[in-house]
Amino acid sequence: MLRGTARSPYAKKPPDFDKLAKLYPKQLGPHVTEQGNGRVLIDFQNGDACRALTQVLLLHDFGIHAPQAADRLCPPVPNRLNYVLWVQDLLAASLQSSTTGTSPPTALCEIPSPWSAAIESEHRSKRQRIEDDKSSGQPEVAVQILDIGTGASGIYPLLGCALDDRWTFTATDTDGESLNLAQKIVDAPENESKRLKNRIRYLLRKRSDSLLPLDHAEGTGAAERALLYHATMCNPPFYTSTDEMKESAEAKVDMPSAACTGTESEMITQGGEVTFVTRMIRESLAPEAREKIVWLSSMLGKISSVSALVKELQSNRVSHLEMVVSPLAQIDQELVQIDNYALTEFVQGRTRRWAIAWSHQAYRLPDSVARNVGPSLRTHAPPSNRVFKTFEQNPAGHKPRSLLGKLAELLRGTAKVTESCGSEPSERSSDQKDEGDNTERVLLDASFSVDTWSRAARRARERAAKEGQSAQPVPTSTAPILCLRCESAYQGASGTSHGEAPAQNSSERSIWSKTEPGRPLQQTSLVVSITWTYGHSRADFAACSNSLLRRLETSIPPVNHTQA
Ligand SMILES: C[S@@+](CC[C@H](N)C(=O)[O-])C[C@H]1O[C@@H](n2cnc3c(N)ncnc32)[C@H](O)[C@@H]1O
Repeated sequence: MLRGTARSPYAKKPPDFDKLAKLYPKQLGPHVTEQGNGRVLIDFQNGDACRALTQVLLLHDFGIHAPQAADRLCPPVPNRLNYVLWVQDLLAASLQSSTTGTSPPTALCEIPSPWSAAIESEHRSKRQRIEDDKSSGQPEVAVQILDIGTGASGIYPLLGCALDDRWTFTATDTDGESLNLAQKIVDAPENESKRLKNRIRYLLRKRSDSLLPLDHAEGTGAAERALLYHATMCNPPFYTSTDEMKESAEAKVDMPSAACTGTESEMITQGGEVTFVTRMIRESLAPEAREKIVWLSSMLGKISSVSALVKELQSNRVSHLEMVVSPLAQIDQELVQIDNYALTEFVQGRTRRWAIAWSHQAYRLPDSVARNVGPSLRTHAPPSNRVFKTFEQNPAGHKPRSLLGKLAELLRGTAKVTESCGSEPSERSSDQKDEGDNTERVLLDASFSVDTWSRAARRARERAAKEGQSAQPVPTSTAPILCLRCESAYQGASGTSHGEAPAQNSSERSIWSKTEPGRPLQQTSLVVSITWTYGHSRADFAACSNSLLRRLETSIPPVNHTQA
């Protein structure tokens, strides 16, 4: 599965203005000009042209009729879509609630197939499946998203609902007129088939209200009551003042190529986007928010905001927990530091944006989702959630499956093991020729309900074995405290090719290797990687995964290099 923005239809090339102008001559025709070289361009400095393009893209690529108001911010579709796709990644990578106490964990929200011209028919068949589920009495899974500051187009609810039938939105704004305009789009008869009315709910907020409307929970099912939002989204006003906005426009730093059609309240907020998102971070420390929201996130318009907000996440904040101790009410204090966060960068043409997400829950993201930033932001990215070992040369003929088989043996009696995806071909670029078995990639999930990896736990097991006691069965029905995804693949098929960004602080060590660092690896080299998918303690992840890789290393006879 391609990650995030790679699934966008605009990832490789911008929209074809010539084709669109021919298909939608009334809307787009007046705004395109043909260059001498045959290229057709749109004047992004012209507000009418920007609005016409957004309207046409929403209709052509998402089937949504959404007239754009002249006196409100007009959202560029490719950029906003990038953010929605990243939120899809956050949810797809998060594993199902441990609150049910059961495993195996399954994806919270699988991503629909990659974008294609056939997306509409695919959605139709998915809608049919949902209808079938309903008639068979199975509950429809609703993914609940909160959009803070949705704007006059309600762009995230529109894109989110068009991309995934299960997504539903609560969307807030302080601008009543913007919400009226957004509601009109939802109510438009042309959009009836999208069922937007049942899935998008707009909430007018006062500036003094909290940004996270926790008191507006909807839903009657137990799952909905237990969880308020799977994810929150936001694109806050990013300027601190009109002067800053003017300076930025003059310097053409933040909006180099598009006409700025936003009102002051859309573009400016006291303290700028850092203050706005800091408010969200602090509100998210409330016990109810920590429990009932899986991922909180915000898009950012300034690169400098990224480091300021990471600092805010990492600083110890005091969360006030009101504990009623009869007969007196007592305020207890708890220090909270948010170590579970993700950064990404969206590049669309000449425009660059960033996004940050954080969670108080135990779902852990793959590096390709959490650490997807360029070198200038690497130091602010969260630590890697992946460790791996490379088994070079491999003349003994190990296969990914046999190495994972060894790992499964080592895990026996200590964790619940599920071969989650079986064997599947890894993603390869189309120019890679078929290398038969070399593309094999196997996965297994290990879910631990108790500490079985620490030295103390291992000693206790060894003592019991010496004394002839049979090992205590590992409880598998209780909530997991640590989940790992183990993967083995041939070097060319794993490493970076299935989407993992090269992990900066991964503990990578090559065993059996007599090669110089940096030397290209043989195609037959094998990689075993362990990715942290669930758990609150990074120390547990490090101790458990390193111990597993160490034990795997010693359980496999070293290679005789003379045979190679
Ligand atoms: C930059 S616009 C983003 C609009 C849209 N979400 C987008 O991405 O194009 C910021 C929005 O936040 C809204 N807003 C400002 N303060 C707010 C608050 N305290 N609560 C909710 N919305 C707020 C503004 O009215 C505006 O619509």
